Amino acid sequence: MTNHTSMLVAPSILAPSTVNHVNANGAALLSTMVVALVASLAMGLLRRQKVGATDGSLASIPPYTPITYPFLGSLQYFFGHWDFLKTAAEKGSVSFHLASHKCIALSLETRQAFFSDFKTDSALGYAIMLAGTPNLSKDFMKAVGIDVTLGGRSYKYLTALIRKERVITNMPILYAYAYTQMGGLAGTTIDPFDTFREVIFRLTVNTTTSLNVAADPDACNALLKIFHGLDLAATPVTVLFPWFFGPDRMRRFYLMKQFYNTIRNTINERKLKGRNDDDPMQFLIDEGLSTIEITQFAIAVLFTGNANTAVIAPALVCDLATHPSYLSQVREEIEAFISLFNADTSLPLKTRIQTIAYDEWIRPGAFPIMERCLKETIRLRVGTPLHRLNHTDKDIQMGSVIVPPGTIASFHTSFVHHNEDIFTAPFEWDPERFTQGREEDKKSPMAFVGWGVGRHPCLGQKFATFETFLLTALTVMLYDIEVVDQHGKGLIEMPPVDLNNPVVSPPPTPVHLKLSARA
Ligand code: HEM
Repeated sequence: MTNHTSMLVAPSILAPSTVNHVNANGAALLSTMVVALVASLAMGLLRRQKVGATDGSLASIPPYTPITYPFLGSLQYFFGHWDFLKTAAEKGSVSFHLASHKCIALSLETRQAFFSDFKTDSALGYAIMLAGTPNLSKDFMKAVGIDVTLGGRSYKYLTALIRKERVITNMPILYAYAYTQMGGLAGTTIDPFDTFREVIFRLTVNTTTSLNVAADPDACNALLKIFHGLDLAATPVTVLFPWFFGPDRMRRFYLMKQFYNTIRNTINERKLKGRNDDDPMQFLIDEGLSTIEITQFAIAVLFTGNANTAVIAPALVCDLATHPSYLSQVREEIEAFISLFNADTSLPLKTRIQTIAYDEWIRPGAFPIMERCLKETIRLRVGTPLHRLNHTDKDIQMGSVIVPPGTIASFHTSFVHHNEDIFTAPFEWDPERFTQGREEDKKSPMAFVGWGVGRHPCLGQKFATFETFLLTALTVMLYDIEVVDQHGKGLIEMPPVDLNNPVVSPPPTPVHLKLSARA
């Protein structure tokens, strides 16, 4: 699926690179700053610079960034998330705006307060910054069909659906889907970011949405296409002007309706044919959710459940393929693991793995080497902004920063993950950095935030780990693998990671995997 950045239109008049803009001098910059200052005053962003915090310290609304355009605000954000947030918040947190959205770019020092905060809303922060969901009022959101109260309840349902006891009962189906996709590929060259996305999506649909939809590959691919369309229609315009019912928003409405129709038809079919108690959809129906609520839940969960895993799992395989010594160590580790359950190597892999229980895959220490390889792939590749919305009517304090009502606070994970004061050679893939003696992630608090920390840890970590280890095992045990470019030319290293995307994204240049039968 395309990442958001690839579909951004970058009008050259409005969007010089951030660096150029920061270095610009003279009248243009001065006038920009003056107008921005006036605009920000008008928006009330600078309404109180210093307020007394409950702990006696002085907390304040951060100063307004000079990296901005009149009225529209810091459009530079859209053309390079890290370039903008890093430059803007390098010396301390700053305020900025994106049309009517009030925002704060948080600096490295504010991260503990950001991750520990429980008063702001993360789901709404993402909804606004990624998809252009209106942040006007709760009533308005309800009017356009977004029930803000489902946010909190969704986590309860998701947690129930991916709990161990439930997933265990589904293992034969999950194995079958994974094997159907990954088997029989010897002699082919695949785009792993497409192939893995399809299978991960199917596993997620099966586990969180509906067994019937997952059983039908065409229905699954149709839903995946809707997500792709939603992704393409989430443009800076939909973020900046959520009230503008332009072509992109119309398209998003149309796609949501299509998604809704699929869910409604599945529910109606079920009513005709009788109930299926083991199904996630039946679980949601029994919990009293309406068709529209199930649709909202499914869209949110399929997005969250797929977005990161569908990039991280194939990236791990590519990172292993470009580091042959790790690839062979991980192969040995997987072989030893499988042999614990079925040591007969003459049997097909499919048969050998199918008795392995879910919790064995996620048992801490089951794959010491693969675990640190995964952690390193996540550290290197999760370089994106995280968001929180103050959806209350009171100021919220994050350390020395005051986040006023209606303001979105964003922290970019690269402040820690790609910080050379914390991680040696941060752009190199080096799983040894986590081993005893080095333990670079323990050098400073909240240095590794790849699974979330504090108040918002990832709810899907175990399920995502299972999916990633299963697909990695199938790929590296069935095939000899080589990373190649789109022309089939071997690559000895992965393209540099692009930190300017709004979400975790595939590499900026195409990467393929050449698969041959293992000797
Ligand atoms: C390799 C795959 C994954 C990675 C790297 C990952 C990473 C993260 C991170 C960094 C956060 C914290 C975000 C923040 O602080 O704003 C998070 C939160 C979350 N993740 Fe994951 N995630 C992955 C897979 C999944 C899956 C498969 C699911 C669900 C099936 C899931 C569900 C969630 C949810 C619901 C939250 C929000 C928790 C909250 O706000 O309290 N994630 N994840």
